[in-house]
Amino acid sequence: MLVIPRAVTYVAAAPLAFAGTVLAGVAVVAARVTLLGSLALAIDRALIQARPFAEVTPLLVVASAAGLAELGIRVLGALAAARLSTRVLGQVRARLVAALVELGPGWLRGQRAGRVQATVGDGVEALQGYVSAYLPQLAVATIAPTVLVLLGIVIDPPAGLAAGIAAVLLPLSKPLWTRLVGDRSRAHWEAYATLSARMQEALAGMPTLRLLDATGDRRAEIARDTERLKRENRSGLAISLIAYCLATVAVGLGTVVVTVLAGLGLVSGRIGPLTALVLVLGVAEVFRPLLELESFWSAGFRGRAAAEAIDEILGAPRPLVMSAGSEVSAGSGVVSGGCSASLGGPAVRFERVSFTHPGSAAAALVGIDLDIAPGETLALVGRSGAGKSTLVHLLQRWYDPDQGRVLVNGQDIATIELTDHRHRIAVVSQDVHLLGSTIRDHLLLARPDAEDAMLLDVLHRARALDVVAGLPDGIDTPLGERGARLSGGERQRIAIATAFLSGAPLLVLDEATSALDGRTEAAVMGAVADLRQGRTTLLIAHRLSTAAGADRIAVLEAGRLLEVGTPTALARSGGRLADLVAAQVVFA
Ligand SMILES: Nc1ncnc2c1ncn2[C@@H]1O[C@H](COP(=O)(O)OP(=O)(O)OP(=O)(O)O)[C@@H](O)[C@H]1O
Repeated sequence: MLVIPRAVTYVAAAPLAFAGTVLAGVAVVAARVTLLGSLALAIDRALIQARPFAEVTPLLVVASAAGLAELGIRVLGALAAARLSTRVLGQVRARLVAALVELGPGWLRGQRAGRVQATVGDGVEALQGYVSAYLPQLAVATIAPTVLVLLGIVIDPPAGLAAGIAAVLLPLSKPLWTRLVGDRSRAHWEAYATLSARMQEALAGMPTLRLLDATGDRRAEIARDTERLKRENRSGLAISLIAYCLATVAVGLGTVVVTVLAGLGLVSGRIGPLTALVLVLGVAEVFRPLLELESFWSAGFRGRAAAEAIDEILGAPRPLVMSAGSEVSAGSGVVSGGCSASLGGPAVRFERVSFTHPGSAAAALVGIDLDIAPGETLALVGRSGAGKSTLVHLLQRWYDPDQGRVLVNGQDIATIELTDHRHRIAVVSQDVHLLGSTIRDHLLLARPDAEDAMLLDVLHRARALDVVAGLPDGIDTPLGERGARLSGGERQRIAIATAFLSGAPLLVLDEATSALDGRTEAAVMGAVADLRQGRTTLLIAHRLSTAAGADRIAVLEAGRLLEVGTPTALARSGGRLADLVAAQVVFA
């Protein structure tokens, strides 16, 4: 059986629809048994007992009504199944989104993005046939044959037992089969998800591939992945065919044995003609649900593998542990709800903070002790991999420190309600992704009730009015995937406008490493300088000029804090900062 434990929790999302689908399946069997039973009685009365036609007619009416009822029940069953899959898929999608939000960008960074997308997209779709066809039919194929075999045993024990043995032969052969099928369905999904991830990476990285002249290599890899998927498809098809053949042989043998036993019973006088007829006609109904289950095998095969991939995301250990005492912070400048930050911004303190990324051997941060005063701008500098991003990710609470605490206005951020905490941080990073299809959509994420005048005001303060003016429909111009229609400098200014609009008093600035043209550079720098006013700012600096404009600089190396001080003091001290500048490894 292609069942995994999590599948039970999926159908629990729509218990009534699941029960309705199963009930409809069982009712179809009942309708068919009624039809065949009435026909057997009609044949017995008309041909064997030679009763008048009037005595046969009601039985034919019952048989016809049962046939019509079967049609109606099938329609109702299909409606229940559609409802079941809509509810389950909707809920699984919602749970996946919630899980991905909880797992956070830190977890996503360690994953292959294309695989996660394949699971969230096609994986969820693959569940459709699994939950709405395979799982309900599995229940029907358990309930209906059991009841019919018991009835058969009551009617004629030898024939009933023979049908029962044939019906259980199939499931009995399953344990070994299930393992084989389980392995193959996993391998099939692996092949599919790898190909899907590779295709998405190739599309996303097309400019780099062309630049490196590596499109040929990537094509060869994709051809190899396609071949592997084809092999897995073939082996899945072979298993499916073998399963169907085995089922058909078991059913055929069972039918022959029951028919022979009914014939022998009739000849020996053990049973009458009516019982023999009922047995011969009814035996097909014992096996029909089992054969229908086999016909949903493919849906089960794909759905089981997808369910396992979904399970991996839903069951992944969460990087954050929400403490029972998590609370909404009071009086600490939580989202001001306007366009201006609370005066001065909050104080930030890293207290003996150590952190190692999950799965990483080396610590990213070791014993960091760092205070940032309200309204201060602190620049973080250090070689690539020194731990600058990790430090700001801990402030944003992508992760909790392994040791130590991060405090905002004296309050451990682990005890603050996560959404409140994140609402008071604005991030302007070098790879800004514009969400939503237009600039307006993106801005409104920060403040859904903002009116046009407010939007124009923040765009003005972000030196972004000329960006909007250059677009055919202004802030309502479609921007393409992640704002691809805008240049890097334009996207940064939109991000600055968003930060103004959010009113968040804590600012994380990840300075762009790529150079902008002179005018854009000046516009971005001016907008950033305005944005920093009245906010506490943590700045990942890549340029001497930027770091020099901060109130203080903190130098990180291999996860340790080497020195902190004003730019002038550090430059004069001839310490690590001076070394890094001299070696030109910090600043591009
Ligand atoms: N998601 C992750 N999983 C495992 N290790 C990680 C992860 N993110 C960062 N690291 C490791 O943690 C260390 C610090 O990385 P971090 O990104 O904080 O450095 P950085 O100073 O910001 O570097 P850069 O300037 O290149 O962005 C590095 O050794 C890095 O390899």
